[in-house]
Amino acid sequence: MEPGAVRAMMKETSELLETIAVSDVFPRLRWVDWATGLDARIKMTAAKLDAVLEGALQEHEKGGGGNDEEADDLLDDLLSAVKEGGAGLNLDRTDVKGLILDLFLAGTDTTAKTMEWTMAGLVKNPNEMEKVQAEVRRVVGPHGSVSEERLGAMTRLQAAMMEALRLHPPVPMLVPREAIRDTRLRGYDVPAGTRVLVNAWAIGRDGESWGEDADAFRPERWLTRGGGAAAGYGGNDTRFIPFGAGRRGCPGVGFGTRLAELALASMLYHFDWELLGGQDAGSFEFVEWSGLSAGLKCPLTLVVKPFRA
Ligand code: HEM
Repeated sequence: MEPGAVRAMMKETSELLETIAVSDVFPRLRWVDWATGLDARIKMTAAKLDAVLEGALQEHEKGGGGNDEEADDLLDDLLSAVKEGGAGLNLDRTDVKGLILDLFLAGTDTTAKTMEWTMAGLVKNPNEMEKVQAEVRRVVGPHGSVSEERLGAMTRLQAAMMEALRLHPPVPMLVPREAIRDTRLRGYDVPAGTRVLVNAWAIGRDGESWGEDADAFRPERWLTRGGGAAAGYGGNDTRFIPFGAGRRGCPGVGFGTRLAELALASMLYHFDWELLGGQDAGSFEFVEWSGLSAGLKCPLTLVVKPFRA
């Protein structure tokens, strides 16, 4: 699969997902989406998506997935599950396309934004950056390389990432829910069938839950006295739900957080980072931008210097 094709596919699909359809807000005005051409655009993008995914499937089926020398990848495994069944799976090619699309749409931008906001928080707070880098370099040792097994000991890094996710959850409004029965919540009546949006962004900045400095990037708040990160991502603490909660909570939480921690730890171990042109970190403002996943208005551009122990 051409990298350019995947990027174009992601861009078009993200743009569509960010578009507010009139029928989403006023279901009876379904015809407006047809009249404005939105329906046609959706159909066209779906056909393009299918063509890119079909191409990837065929390449792998022919054994030309570009990694003949390497071990099978996820797509190879899914395709053999289609062919051979097993493990109680009853997958067809359409299921495989859906799964791959899910991974791309739900897993790439969100993980990248998590890393970007963590780096932004650390660059803007050089003291925190120093502490996290000291920890990563101590855990890895002078001439090592970062590995997954060592991440558990990097509690300051975990705390910095949690703090970034508290302040800038990449999916700020989670996935919409629908009330399945008439409900009364904190004095509000929510009739059955109402679409309910949960604002994880606002919950993460609520002064009652997080104190007066709720808007400040302060990773310390996640560290217990023993030095470990105090809360998990499971959604049990309803003040912190960047991965949602309950049955429809993010199934990629373990994979996404490990991946982001691993990449961040490597970046922080091997390099030192600062703002362009010696800009003052304290007065530098990072502005949020809405989108399919909430990121920085201007991409984070940093100067990188190799670190030698
Ligand atoms: C740090 C990165 C990530 C963040 C912040 C994130 C966040 C979220 C959130 C907030 C939801 C909605 C949960 C809810 O409404 O309760 C969600 C759903 C989902 N996520 Fe993630 N996610 C991340 C990474 C991933 C990865 C790496 C994958 C796949 C490998 C993934 C796959 C999914 C899927 C498939 C859903 C839909 C689940 C459903 O509707 O049942 N996510 N994610």
